[in-house]
Amino acid sequence: MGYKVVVAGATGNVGREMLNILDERQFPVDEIAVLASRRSQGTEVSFGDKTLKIQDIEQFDFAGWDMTLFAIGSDATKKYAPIAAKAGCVVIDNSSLYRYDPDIPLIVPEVNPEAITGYSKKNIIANPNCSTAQMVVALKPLHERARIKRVVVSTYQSVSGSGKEGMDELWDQTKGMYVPGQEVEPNKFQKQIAFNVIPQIDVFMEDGSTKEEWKMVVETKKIVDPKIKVTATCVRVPVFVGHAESINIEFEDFLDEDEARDILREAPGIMVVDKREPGGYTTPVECVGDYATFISRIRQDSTIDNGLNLWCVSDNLRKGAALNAVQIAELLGNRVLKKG
Ligand SMILES: NC(=O)C1=CN([C@@H]2O[C@H](COP(=O)(O)OP(=O)(O)OC[C@H]3O[C@@H](n4cnc5c(N)ncnc54)[C@H](OP(=O)(O)O)[C@@H]3O)[C@@H](O)[C@H]2O)C=CC1
Ligand SMILES: N[C@@H](CC(=O)OP(=O)(O)O)C(=O)O
Repeated sequence: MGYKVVVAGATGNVGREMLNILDERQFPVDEIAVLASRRSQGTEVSFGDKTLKIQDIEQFDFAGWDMTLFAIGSDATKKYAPIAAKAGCVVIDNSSLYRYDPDIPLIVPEVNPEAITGYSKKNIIANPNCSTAQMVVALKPLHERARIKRVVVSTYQSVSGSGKEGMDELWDQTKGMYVPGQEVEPNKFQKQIAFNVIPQIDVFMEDGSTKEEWKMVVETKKIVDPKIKVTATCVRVPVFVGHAESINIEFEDFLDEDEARDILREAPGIMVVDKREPGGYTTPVECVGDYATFISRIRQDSTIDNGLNLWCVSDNLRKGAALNAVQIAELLGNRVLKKG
């Protein structure tokens, strides 16, 4: 016996990846429904070798469905997630709407699977921000060994983090650079994204940081340890898929780079690629379609007593969103609903 599963936002980048990953990982699905807005009603999406027809979320009755994976943005989530949760269908939400609610668990299964028990307070589970997800997979095993005091992270985030429109803007602007008369003005992004980098993701906060940076700080505390201090600079780069991060970590105890490499090699969800030779590291284009968080360039930071630097790359649509959501669904199934 399997589950009755709903995917909301199934026409989007994340929703389509959710369907691919549910199929790839042979999640025990008895029945599946795919939802999006009314404008997509009747359009078709693939699920393994099947073709499914999109239903209008507005008209959908969530009663009798076990779980629903949401990737429709915060505004639509605010409207529909409470309806699903109230109907007894557990919501696994990709938006930032519920992440900071103390009564809603925020889960990265490799890091804090035990938090799953908190789902029943509201029947909702939150999936973290894409940049947070890959970073905490790397931080957790190192924290267990040497206690992290402070993290300085700079991100290099692909345009797929801002949905289909972001990918189209990079594509069209890039083409427009070569075809006279086809220049494309910034629309989704604040400035030109083709052949450029933009140090702003999401809106500005009062202290001068952006909301994306704030999310990395607050979410790391909720998922790993409230004592960890994080300072982040989040940057959009002209890459289609795959987020990269340069991470500097200060520990309470000394941690040798070789031991850190060994710890990371053994840690769940991580692939270490760290050869000190040209090309002996992972770049975003190489992580696309993969489940792993890739760690490279592990080295001592000799400017402080207990410091390490590393380079972290992962597919933001997978570990940063759809894969993590499916892993949460697996956790919910294995530890709570126990039907599969
Ligand atoms: N965990 C994370 O870090 C990440 C989270 N996300 C979350 O997932 C969401 C979707 O991202 P992504 O797939 O990249 O975005 P896309 O723009 O590619 O897709 C958006 C999806 O949301 C649907 N949608 C939009 N508005 C509504 C509505 N009012 N009612 C029903 N469905 C609606 C769209 O349906 P239609 O085609 O009908 O318009 C489409 O399926 C993001 O907004 C974000 O909240 C995304 C990336 C990473
Ligand atoms: N903000 C991320 C993607 C995203 O949707 O994040 P969030 O779920 O925190 O809004 C990016 O642009 O790369």
